[in-house]
Amino acid sequence: AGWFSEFSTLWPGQCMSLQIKEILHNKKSKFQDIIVADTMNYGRVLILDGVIQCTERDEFSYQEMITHLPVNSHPDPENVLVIGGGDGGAVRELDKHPAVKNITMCEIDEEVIEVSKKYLPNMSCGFNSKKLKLHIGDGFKFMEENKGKFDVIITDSSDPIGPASSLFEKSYYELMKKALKPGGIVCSQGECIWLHLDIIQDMQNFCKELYPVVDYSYCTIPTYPSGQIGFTLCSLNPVWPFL
Ligand SMILES: NCCCN[C@H]1CC[C@H](NCCCN)CC1
Repeated sequence: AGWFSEFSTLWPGQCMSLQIKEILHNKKSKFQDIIVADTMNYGRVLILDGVIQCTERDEFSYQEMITHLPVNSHPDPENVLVIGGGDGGAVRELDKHPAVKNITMCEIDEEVIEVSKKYLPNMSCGFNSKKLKLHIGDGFKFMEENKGKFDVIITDSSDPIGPASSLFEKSYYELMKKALKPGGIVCSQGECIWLHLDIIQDMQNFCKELYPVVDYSYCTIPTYPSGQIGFTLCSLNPVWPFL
């Protein structure tokens, strides 16, 4: 078996490698290269444009945080929107909340969903949720067409190069603010302090111009660069502090 090494200009001078048992899928979608491989000790891994998105062994750490942090910080999180999240893990977690009645998902790449359904059953089981309404399309455009509808918006995205780059800009956070109901909460994949402190600082600063409460949280996750990933949290409810 060979090794997969995660080289990227987003984390120069370092790269994490996983020993691969078997490549299960390797095809270009309309948007990106999609690889699914079986690894020696992290279960199956989903790789988009050479960047590790999730592995079966440690995905729970990220998927649980990106969903339960905002939902557990909201008094009545009935309507939740997920931008991205095509592997299904975020929806799997949201479905567990009795307070969550409607989950809307907007994923740009339908092939990520198809590949997850075929090879990542422990995550794509989320697509069986009775609460789910699935849209295939651009999250930015979806937000423009859905104002004042959501109690929680989760942006489960890849990194700010490629299809997800627009999801790291101030204009996107302005759009999310308009798509939220009063007291709404936003939680986005927020990069890593060891690698992208400048991006994180910029985002915290422009979010503070838009939302009364802004915070940053992080989790440990061995298969992301530097072993951790963060979350940008914003709330329109000035009273409801993040627990
Ligand atoms: N449901 C999983 C979606 C993927 N989120 C990932 C978050 C981390 C990112 N690379 C790590 C970037 C270095 N901070 C890839 C996508």
